[in-house]
Amino acid sequence: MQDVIAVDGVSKHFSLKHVHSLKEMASRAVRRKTAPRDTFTALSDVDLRVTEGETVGLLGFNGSGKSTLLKCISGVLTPDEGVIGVRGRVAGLIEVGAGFHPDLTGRENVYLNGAILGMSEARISAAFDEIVAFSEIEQFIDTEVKFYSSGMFLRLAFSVAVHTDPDVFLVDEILAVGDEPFQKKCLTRIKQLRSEGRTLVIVSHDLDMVAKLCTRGVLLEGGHLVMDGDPADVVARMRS
Ligand SMILES: Nc1ncnc2c1ncn2[C@@H]1O[C@H](COP(=O)(O)OP(=O)(O)OP(=O)(O)O)[C@@H](O)[C@H]1O
Repeated sequence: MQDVIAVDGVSKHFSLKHVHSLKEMASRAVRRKTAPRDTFTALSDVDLRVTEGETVGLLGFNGSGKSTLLKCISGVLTPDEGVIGVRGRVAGLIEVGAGFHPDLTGRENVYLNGAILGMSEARISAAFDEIVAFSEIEQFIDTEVKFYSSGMFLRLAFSVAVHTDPDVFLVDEILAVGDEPFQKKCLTRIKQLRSEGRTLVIVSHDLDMVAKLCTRGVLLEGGHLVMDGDPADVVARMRS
């Protein structure tokens, strides 16, 4: 089996902004000094290899760097140090509403989002009815998505993403905004992708779900990868 995701020595830093008073800003301007900026390291020298067909659960407490790592793998963020290689078609469900234009209708956004994820217009048209049926928002498909609830966004985004036939599927916590029946439907679809041998990386705080669904658990703490192994062991460490 070959590696489909290779993360080598990846670090990501963010600069933290501070609000300053007008007096401070004026004084700095007179002294021709720029405001000091703190940098924060969200990911620190992370190495991770994911093999074709693995279902990896990315775990960690709030702020440990899970979403940042997923965004780096999907290409939404660029690492400051290190390199990332991904083989095959990648579909990511990372932020609700990302890749959607608020002023366009659901229908138009299916085409926009499908194109962003690499589908041709003909393929989107062929899959359109199935995409809408899976999302169960037929009634609102010609409504501008700025009027959608976060659950409706998720429904359409998940549906488009799974219909792109991805080799690598990245899913962040966003499933949490779906109602229970839709979450179950998404999980069934995720299991189907897994049984087809697709590679999955899932970020979730639902530890029981991760322990059941994933073949491997990876734990981040303060931007460091601190454990990589059996998901049940990683979950046990988080709970200890
Ligand atoms: N654009 C940004 N600018 C500044 N700091 C950021 C930015 N994006 C993320 N961070 C910081 O990086 C750290 C890691 O964030 P990240 O979203 O990756 O954590 P997470 O493990 O996914 O957390 P959660 O479980 O709460 O979703 C956090 O402290 C966050 O505030």
